[in-house]
Amino acid sequence: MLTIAMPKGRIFEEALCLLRQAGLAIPEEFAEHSRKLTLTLPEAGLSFFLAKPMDVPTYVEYGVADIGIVGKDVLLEEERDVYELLDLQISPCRLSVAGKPDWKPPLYPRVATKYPQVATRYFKEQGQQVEVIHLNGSIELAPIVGLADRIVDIVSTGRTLKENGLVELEVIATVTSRLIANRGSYRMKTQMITFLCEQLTSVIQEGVSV
Ligand SMILES: Nc1ncnc2c1ncn2[C@@H]1O[C@H](COP(=O)(O)OP(=O)(O)OP(=O)(O)O)[C@@H](O)[C@H]1O
Ligand SMILES: O=P(O)(O)OC[C@H]1O[C@H](OP(=O)(O)OP(=O)(O)O)[C@H](O)[C@@H]1O
Repeated sequence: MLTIAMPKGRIFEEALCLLRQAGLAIPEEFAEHSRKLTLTLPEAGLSFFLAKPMDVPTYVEYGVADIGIVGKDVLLEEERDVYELLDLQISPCRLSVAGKPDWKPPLYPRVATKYPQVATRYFKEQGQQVEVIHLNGSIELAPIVGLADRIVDIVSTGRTLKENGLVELEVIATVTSRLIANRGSYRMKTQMITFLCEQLTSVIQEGVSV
């Protein structure tokens, strides 16, 4: 049995589509709008569950899921002890520093973010002392209302920044979704996992739009 942790939300549909194209017969009942969080397909030797994206690496590190699909942003933030097997090239975006265009931050700026580890590491590498403020969403609000001088957040189309009068200042990392594996599972279920990776690689290389 291979257990797969799927991320709820934005990535889910694209990831599901990719897995189906790679040959996994996942029935329509496994849908995000359903309240059911698990699906087991005994005849296919597959089991799925739906987790919050930030939690996927945790389930995989602890081995309750053999493999999982998650954004690189989450891997950078969580730094879990898992193998990163494949860049699935779906759900592209970037993790960036943004702020008001005309704002000169103080010597010790405040940075609001959903990604405190990424932000702390990034500014440390830049030799810049900052105070990182951890928020859970609507990060763009922080500089507008004066909570922070800068934000570190996901930028995709740039629409949210634009509509809030903010600009992207530096790109910290480009982000796509990744296939990750538990270290023990990868050893014990090498054949199954390698086969899936090969199938996924063919789908990705064929450039099938998902
Ligand atoms: N515009 C975007 N905003 C946020 N995440 C994006 C975007 N585009 C792609 N992604 C990817 O989707 C993942 C987040 O998905 P989603 O927003 O559904 O989860 P979430 O952050 O837990 O959402 P929420 O907490 O708002 O429910 C990110 O980890 C990232 O890899
Ligand atoms: O560049 P864009 O295409 O506008 O996308 C980026 C926005 O999308 C995400 O927010 P989300 O919708 O997940 O809401 P949240 O801020 O509450 O997490 C992200 O945090 C940005 O705010």
